[in-house]
Amino acid sequence: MHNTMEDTLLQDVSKSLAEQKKQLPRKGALVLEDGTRFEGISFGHPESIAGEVVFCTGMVGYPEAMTDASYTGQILTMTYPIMGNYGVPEPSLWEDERIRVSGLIVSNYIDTPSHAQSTMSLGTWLQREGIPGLEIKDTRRLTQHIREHGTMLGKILINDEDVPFYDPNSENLVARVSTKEVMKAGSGDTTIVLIDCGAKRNIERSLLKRNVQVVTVPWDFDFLDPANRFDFDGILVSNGPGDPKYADKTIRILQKALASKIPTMGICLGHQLLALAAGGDTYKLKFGHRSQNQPCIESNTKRCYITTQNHGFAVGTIPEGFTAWFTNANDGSNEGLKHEELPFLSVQFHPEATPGPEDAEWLFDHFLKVVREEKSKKGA
Ligand SMILES: NC(=O)CC[C@H](N)C(=O)O
Repeated sequence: MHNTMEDTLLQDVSKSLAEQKKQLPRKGALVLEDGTRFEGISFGHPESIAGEVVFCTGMVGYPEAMTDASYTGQILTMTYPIMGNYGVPEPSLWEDERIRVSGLIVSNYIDTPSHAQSTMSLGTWLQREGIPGLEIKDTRRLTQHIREHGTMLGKILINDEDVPFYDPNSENLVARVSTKEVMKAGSGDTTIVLIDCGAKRNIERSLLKRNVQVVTVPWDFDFLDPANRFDFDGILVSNGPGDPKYADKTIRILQKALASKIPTMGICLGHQLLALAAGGDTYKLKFGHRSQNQPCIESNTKRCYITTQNHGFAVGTIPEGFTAWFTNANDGSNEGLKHEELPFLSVQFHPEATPGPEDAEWLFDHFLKVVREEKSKKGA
């Protein structure tokens, strides 16, 4: 059998119709658990998804934020009205090997990026990684709604295909995103164990450029057990997703570290875990802190640092023996802890930045100074 000219013509027409259909903007909607609905246009992967809807007021840094594993299970709303304009840089500049947000909500999506480092458009990236993206225009109304009623569950529906609501704070997300194996990187005069609860890459990069060997371990790897023990000088507990109370195994390992007086620093989730390990408590904030301009006041100098943040929980009860090191100048919530005598310290914000200001990067130097002092005391 051979194709007639008509067959070929018909095939061409239906092929071009299918192509056109693929390129047509797909209808989508964001539906919140209280029934509030925002109509939109899909520019990412065309599949419905559910999660916790949060907002970030950072003006830039969507590639870094989207690859931050602390956003696992969350639908991220970027409030800055233009997104996608500078495209997506190469993977070495991401904070993890893939996109970690469950979905992305923007006001105006720019599909024609312009930047020397751009390798693809934001929409292409979302499509390749299977993550939905929705342009809803009125991100301002959405943000005001969340600020007034608190963070809530929601779902991005593409072409009205329904999915059930999903609460990421109802499971142990740290176990899902943490490394599965022990990894060594760098070399230097000091060895730091990085407990990976979903660590942003710039934490390791920040250590490596300071003459440090980094041993990254899974969230539940008990490196203090004599059977697993190796030589190291200090512990850094990373950021990570979800309710800190699910990371019970990390809390137990930290309790042992505190009892052995090992120099320890916590960042974000790590700060919350250190507080829980030391007998403090955490609670859920109404709508969290997600931006690159959170003002934090240091308790001794009263200096205010402009910091990057991405968290929904906070330390409420300060553990015995610790003092509040930093306080949020906007709402007075705790932003850091310091033990009065022992080498334990932690911050709720991100000294590694990416995205955001590097004002707090000195905290890595401060921690390593503490670690090296303790090491020389031991050697003396
Ligand atoms: N960035 C983080 O480490 C976030 C910590 C925790 N999941 C919270 O939302 O508070």
